[in-house]
Amino acid sequence: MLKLQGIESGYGESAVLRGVSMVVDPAKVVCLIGRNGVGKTTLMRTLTGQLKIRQGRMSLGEQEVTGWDSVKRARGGIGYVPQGREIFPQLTVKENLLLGLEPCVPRSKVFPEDVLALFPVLPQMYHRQGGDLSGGQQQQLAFARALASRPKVLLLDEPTEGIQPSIVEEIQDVIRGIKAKGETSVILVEQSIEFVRSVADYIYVMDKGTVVAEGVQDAIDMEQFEHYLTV
Ligand SMILES: Nc1ncnc2c1ncn2[C@@H]1O[C@H](COP(=O)(O)OP(=O)(O)OP(=O)(O)O)[C@@H](O)[C@H]1O
Repeated sequence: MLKLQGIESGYGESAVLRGVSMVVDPAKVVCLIGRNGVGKTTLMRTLTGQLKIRQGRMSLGEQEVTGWDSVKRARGGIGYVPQGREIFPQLTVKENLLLGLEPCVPRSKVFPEDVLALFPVLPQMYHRQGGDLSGGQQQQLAFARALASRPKVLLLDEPTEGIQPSIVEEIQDVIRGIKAKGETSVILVEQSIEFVRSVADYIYVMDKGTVVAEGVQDAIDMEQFEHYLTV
């Protein structure tokens, strides 16, 4: 279980997160929604350790990880697919995948077959350059790379951004597949209410750097949540 208590962080003088508290249970899909600029990506970067926690506490299972840097957090079980995916365009699909093994403890050089099985399209493309893949294929590559080290929590920042609607369903299936394996919780930042509706177990709504609403998803809740997304 990932637990955040009163997290504050930001950039230089500017405070962005103002006391975020959240719980993510094992093997659940938790969606984070809110208007542009409310701090969702900042929260992702704070969870990975790219940004320091200035106040508050973060724990993963029984382990307090508040002071851990990004390398330690990755080894400890935080996987990340950033907005824009950050595939290395000049490296092959296989090389991109193997980079995902970096955080493995103990070290491994073999990509796990059961993780690859979630992405049947990838083995056919091993020798193509990452930059030659479509947006949807790159997204699958980024997911697979982040899952290589079997993270306890996978952070996905707007995975459907710039993806054709026909491919969005494939991404939903992958998220369901991750959940079904039961090893990894997912925290998903997402703008599309439809997408959230299709995968979320639990929803947190952010506004102005803090959580303003939360709950299990059902039709009535979603109407309330949509209010926070309309400008
Ligand atoms: N590198 C940075 N340096 C300084 N301020 C930043 C930086 N990145 C983001 N911010 C500011 O932090 C605030 C929160 O931004 P953040 O990207 O976390 O929001 P968001 O909810 O993810 O929005 P979006 O949906 O547009 O990605 C904004 O006011 C933004 O201008």
